[in-house]
Parts: sequence; structure tokens; C-alpha cells
Amino acid sequence: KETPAMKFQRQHMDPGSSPSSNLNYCNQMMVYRNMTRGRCKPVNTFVHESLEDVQAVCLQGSITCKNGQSNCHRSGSRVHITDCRLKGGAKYPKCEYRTTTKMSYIIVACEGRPYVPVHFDASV
Ligand SMILES: Nc1ncnc2c1ncn2[C@@H]1O[C@H](C(=O)NS(=O)(=O)C[C@H]2[C@@H](O)[C@H](n3ccc(=O)[nH]c3=O)O[C@@H]2CO)[C@@H](O)[C@H]1O
Repeated sequence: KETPAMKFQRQHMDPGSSPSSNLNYCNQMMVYRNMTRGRCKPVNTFVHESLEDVQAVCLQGSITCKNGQSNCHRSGSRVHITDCRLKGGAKYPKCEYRTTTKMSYIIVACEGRPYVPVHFDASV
């Protein structure tokens, strides 16, 4: 059974690739990481930093999440991310994404013991 922490890593971690100028990055990765089954996930961010560095975000001060919980944390510095956003005309099962690579602070929600990222809240 996939744990929330494993799901976070499947959906949001991609330390292996440097921010890609590959415009097909999202079209490929959203399929590889199983976010286009049954529906096209509308928005998804991949983080191009080590797992350790992203897990360390949980050690930052607590802030309020979009859903009102207070178990969110913002990264201490900007990190390399790629935002995948479903294109306007895209119709399931043809999930077509716009790939945008940038440096941003990330906000994640953390839970459990060990206290690790389980949800990507936003990039700012
Ligand atoms: N505080 C919490 N503490 C613990 N758990 C919490 C908490 N909050 C939610 N969960 C849980 O997380 C799960 C989950 O999938 N939440 S999700 O909002 O749909 C994820 C968003 C994100 O994947 C993506 N997105 C969005 C923006 C962006 O820049 N980049 C980007 O990738 O879009 C998705 C929809 O927005 C769900 O089980 C919920 O219960």
C-alpha cells in the first residue's frame, strides 16, 4: 500500500533531472508517475532537489496550509521546480501539459513519525 510519504515522492520528487528545457517533460512525467489515470491531474509540481533537502523543509517554522491546517512549512531558500499545468483544450485521455521550470520557495505539509512531506501546498 502506498503511504502518503511515498505518494508525495511519486508525485513531486524528481532530483534526477536538472530543470529541463524539454517542453515534453510534463507530458511524459505526468504519465510515468501515474497522474493521468482516469483523469488528467490539473496541476502538479516536480521538485529538482535531493530528497533530504525537501524533507528538511519540514524542519522550518509552521505556517497555515491552504486547507487551514497548520502543518505546512516553507523552504528556507528558492529551489528548482517544474510546474505542470493542464492545457486549456486538453481532453482526457489526451492529457497535454504546459511545462514551466523556475526557482521558487515551496510550501509542503508534513505528517507522521518521521515527520516528512505528505502534500505539496504551493510554490511562492
Ligand atoms: N495540511 C495538510 N496536511 C496533510 N495532508 C494534507 C494537507 N492538505 C491536504 N492534504 C492531503 O494531501 C492530499 C492531496 O493530494 N492534496 S491536494 O491539495 O490535492 C495536492 C495538490 C498538489 O498535489 C497539486 N499542486 C497544487 C499547487 C501547486 O503549486 N503544485 C501542485 O503540485 O495540486 C493538488 C491540488 O491543489 C490529499 O490527500 C489531502 O488530504
